[in-house]
Amino acid sequence: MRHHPPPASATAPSPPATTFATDLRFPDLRFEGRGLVCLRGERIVFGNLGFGLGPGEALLLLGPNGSGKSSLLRLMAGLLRPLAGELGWHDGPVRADPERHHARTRYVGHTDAVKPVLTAAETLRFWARVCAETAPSRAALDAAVAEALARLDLTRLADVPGRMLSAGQRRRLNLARLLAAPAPLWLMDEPTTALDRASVRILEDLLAEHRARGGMIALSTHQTVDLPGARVLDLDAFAVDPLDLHADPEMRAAHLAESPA
Ligand SMILES: Nc1ncnc2c1ncn2[C@@H]1O[C@H](COP(=O)(O)OP(=O)(O)OP(=O)(O)O)[C@@H](O)[C@H]1O
Repeated sequence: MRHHPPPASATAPSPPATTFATDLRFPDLRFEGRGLVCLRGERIVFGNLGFGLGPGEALLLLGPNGSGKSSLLRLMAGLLRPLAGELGWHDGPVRADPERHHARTRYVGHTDAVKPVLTAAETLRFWARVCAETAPSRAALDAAVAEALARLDLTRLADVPGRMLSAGQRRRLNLARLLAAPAPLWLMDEPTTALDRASVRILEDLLAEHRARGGMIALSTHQTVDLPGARVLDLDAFAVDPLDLHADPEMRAAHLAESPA
């Protein structure tokens, strides 16, 4: 298997500044993966997987339980390392600048990033401050938090601590984080979990607005989520037969190098 680093572009735009403006537009970015191989435990979950995402594009990750949707999202988020292959932006591989990658991505996983002792407003304030490239003013923070709470119908819960929120309310707060701390690439692992139907519609509106601003989305789901024009990536198509693994000397060598002695 051959691995190609994503091409660098001479006209690459600079990374987006984190901003609280509601008329935010993301610059033209491109994120892609090539020849990706994922090892979990001692099992190759998928191999030779590639994808590309440009401004306004969405990738719908489908496949049965255990096919590797969460693993791929964790690879994309930089929480797992691929056994082989490369993830990169138009202006260079992820591994060359992990900080730039983290500034451009927001990951919504199975566990909600909600601290039990912080109120809903404090949680959003925390994320907005942590993710901002330059210290925002108090007024800008207040405005961003208020707007994010309102969009996810959480205003009346602003002063309620995380430990007292229901599963669906916690999930909505986790999604509000994407508005309070904007970034171009949303990586979402079954984001509709615990959401009622009205909240799923709000989520779909947010996805559409993010794409209209030039944002990118990779989303896994077992439910129906309205993502018009999204490309489907069926993880089942990249399952690796152990016989193929041992027929590929490069993958076999990488596998053996990672396997416990
Ligand atoms: N922490 C881990 N250590 C070892 N193996 C793991 C770990 N997490 C997941 N796996 C394995 O990786 C494979 C892919 O799991 P993953 O969670 O990515 O699948 P999925 O498609 O997201 O599944 P689901 O639809 O059930 O959420 C499975 O075989 C699983 O057993």
